[in-house]
Amino acid sequence: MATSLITNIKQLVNVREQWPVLRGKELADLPCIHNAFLLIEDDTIVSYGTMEELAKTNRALPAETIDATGKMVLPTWCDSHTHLVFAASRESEFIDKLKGLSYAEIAARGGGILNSARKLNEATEEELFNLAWGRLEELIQLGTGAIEIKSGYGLTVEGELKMLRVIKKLRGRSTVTIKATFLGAHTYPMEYKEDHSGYIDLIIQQMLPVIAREQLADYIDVFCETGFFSPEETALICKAGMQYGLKPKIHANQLNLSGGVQTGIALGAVSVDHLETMDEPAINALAGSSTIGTLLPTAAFFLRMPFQPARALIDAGCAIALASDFNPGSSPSGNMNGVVNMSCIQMKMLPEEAINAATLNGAWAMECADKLGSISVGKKASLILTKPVPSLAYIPYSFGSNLIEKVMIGGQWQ
Ligand SMILES: N=CN[C@@H](CCC(=O)O)C(=O)O
Ligand SMILES: [Zn+2]
Repeated sequence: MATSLITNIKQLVNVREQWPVLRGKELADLPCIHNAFLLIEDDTIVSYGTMEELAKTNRALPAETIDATGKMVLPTWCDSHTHLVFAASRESEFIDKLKGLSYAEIAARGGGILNSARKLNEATEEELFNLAWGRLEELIQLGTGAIEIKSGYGLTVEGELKMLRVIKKLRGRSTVTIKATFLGAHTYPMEYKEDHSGYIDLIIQQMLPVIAREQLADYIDVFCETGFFSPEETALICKAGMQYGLKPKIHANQLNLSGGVQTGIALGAVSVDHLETMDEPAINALAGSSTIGTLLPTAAFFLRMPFQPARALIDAGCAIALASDFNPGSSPSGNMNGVVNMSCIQMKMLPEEAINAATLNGAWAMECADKLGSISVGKKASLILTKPVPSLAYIPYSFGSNLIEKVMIGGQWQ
């Protein structure tokens, strides 16, 4: 049995015997142990406590002991919303945006998601895998230990299945926890612009049965947005997915008050994601539900949109998570350290709230909180060891610095 001990940890962060989804005020409570030790056997956390407690146990120290004097240990980030599999970057649209075009205008010209779909359909499964693998490796070094990945750049039967098979292969090869989401309803392909029911039929009749048969997805997602999928279309597609055991996670209220939040809640969605455009009824509906609101601040930042109203959501008692939305169009970064930092600076989340939302609630938003998202006995030893830092608040405060010394995934230093 491989045993590792980390000693003299300045602060062991998010230590919990129980790990409920956190809502409202609970998000500000981030339990920590100062001057701590953490013991790992194989891939699992088996014990933790203060250094005084360790001294009292007279435990023989294992061969691998790491002295973390001045450093902190956190659970790895749980990034519950990404589009990690894509064929090419879209910086020419970035320039178009700098010159004044809006995201919706670029999409209306056949850019945006359709641009990514064209390139994805030209790429081989192997090329897509290699690109996504490289991105995943980079994210692991940045502290991500669990990630949700969506399809949605195929928009054809072959393209969507190709994306989902790439995600399945990533899941088979990586030690990081990966959840797969089918997002065939990301936008209408050009040839179905005037034939919405034709494309919805394609999703329901031709994509979903294969996805279910090959066990290619855990969740079903729809971009519920003006000019994309209506609340009625969203409900129809999600219900079809639910027949195959896929739970909804919805793109909601990004550009408009789309009704996506209420639609997702009515469907019992695991999460409704984006939430840049919220009004009181949407906030209250979310607060009164068990659906998690996943905020994607780097997408708001990149598209120069108003940030998600995190404070109003927390004050209303919502359960919120933070995710990167990594994709080539609206958030070309999967760096969760940046997400945490931006959540504090731009959405006025407290460091404790942001860390909880990016770890435990992120794990809940992809249903892996039994294994990840906190430092708890029996959970997977996926950890961030920081460089020496003066305080917890220094982590979001010191934006731009890489404060991660190393990352452990399932008991293995990366
Ligand atoms: N909003 C819809 N989908 C993605 C963006 C996709 C793209 O622009 O390629 C998002 O979550 O931001
Ligand atoms: Zn997205």
